[in-house]
Amino acid sequence: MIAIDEALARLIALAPPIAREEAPLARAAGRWLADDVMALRTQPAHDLSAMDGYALRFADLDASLTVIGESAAGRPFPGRVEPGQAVRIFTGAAVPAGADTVLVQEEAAIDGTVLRLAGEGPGRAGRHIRRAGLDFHAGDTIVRTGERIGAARIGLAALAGLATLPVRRPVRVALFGTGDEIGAGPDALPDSNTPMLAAALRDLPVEIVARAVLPDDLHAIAAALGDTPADLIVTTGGASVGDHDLVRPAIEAAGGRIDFWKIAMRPGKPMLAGRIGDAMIVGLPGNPVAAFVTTHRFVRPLLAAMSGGSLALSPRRLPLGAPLPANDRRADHLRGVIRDDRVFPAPTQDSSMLATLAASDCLILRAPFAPTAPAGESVEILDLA
Ligand SMILES: Nc1nc2c(c(=O)[nH]1)N[C@H]1C(S)=C(S)[C@@H](COP(=O)(O)OP(=O)(O)OC[C@H]3O[C@@H](n4cnc5c(N)ncnc54)[C@H](O)[C@@H]3O)O[C@H]1N2
Ligand code: MOO
Repeated sequence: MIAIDEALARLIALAPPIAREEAPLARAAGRWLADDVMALRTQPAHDLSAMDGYALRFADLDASLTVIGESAAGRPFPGRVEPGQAVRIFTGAAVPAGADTVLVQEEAAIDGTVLRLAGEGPGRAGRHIRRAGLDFHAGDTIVRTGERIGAARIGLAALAGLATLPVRRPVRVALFGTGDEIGAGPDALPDSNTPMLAAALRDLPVEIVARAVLPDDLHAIAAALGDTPADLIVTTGGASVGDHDLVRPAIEAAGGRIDFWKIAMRPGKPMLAGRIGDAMIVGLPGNPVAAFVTTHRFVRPLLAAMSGGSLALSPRRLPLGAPLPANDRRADHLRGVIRDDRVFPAPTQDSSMLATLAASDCLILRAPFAPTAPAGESVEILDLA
């Protein structure tokens, strides 16, 4: 059995390279940048008013001014503001030449074209003006390699004049359940693992190229693993030591190789990983909770790394609501419920129990050989969304 950190490092080392592409902004969200990106324009492109009011010279504030025209967003005033003059201006409009300050309209008294200060005034020259380049300049690096593309970065890229962003292409993922017991008949066990895994990967840049349940048949599994054009093949079940646990021999029968088998964790111990041709394969245990936990600890971070980014777990600490026994050599992931800022381990931790998992708020992380923990002791948890 290898440790969790070593397993993740070996998975990432096994991953095939994923090619780059330029993704239109509408398809870039949720992906990671494959390169630094520079702004193609300066924002704002000109000095703009931040308020509705009057553009004028600060030195003229106490005088009676003549309003000589208007500057609206997209329709700038073409002339120049000379001493004794002002221009009606609106939010987002270019500040006309000659003006250095905007007086908000709430502090202006206007009579025809005659303007007077009717309040405290802007206080200093330059007030209520957004300078050209306040946000960024053309040529500035606005987003960097490895950063994840969220809504704000999509907006920023659009504002910076970009129509596409450099990313890795989506990772082609094949999901295979295994087991003769799984199917659709009245006596069959419904497949919970492939729909659960597909849902767990929904926010990642993946293309599910195959999803099926394979029988406990060496040749059928080997054929599916060898024939599927994927970057990552994820199987569930058939990873343990029973006579019908055929994923390891099937990888070898398909000409692949196993890199590791068995991780010092619970649930999830029998997980394995290897390569078949250009694809990598991760064999998750069949027990549904084991498949869920290994997906979150390994498959999601692996896919992030293949996509040019990273997905770190964000554990936090809470006091236990009930005591826990000492742990053995496997890092444990106990299903828990949070009440009144305390975490209560579920009374039964069997890795087949999806109702318990679905009712849980978090996984309680127990290090190998963690000693007995009394109620009130602080433990590390991973929140479940
Ligand atoms: N002698 C030993 N037996 C077992 C060991 C061991 O070390 N020595 N490890 C146990 C652990 S830990 C786990 S986890 C399981 C995992 O075994 P497999 O990966 O071979 O999984 P299966 O035997 O195929 O299935 C386990 C369980 O899960 C159900 N299952 C499988 N696939 C699905 C699916 N797609 N949807 C719903 N349910 C599924 C399956 O029917 C079994 O009940 O091995 C222990 N045994
Ligand atoms: O991975 Mo198994 O679920 O530890 O029981």
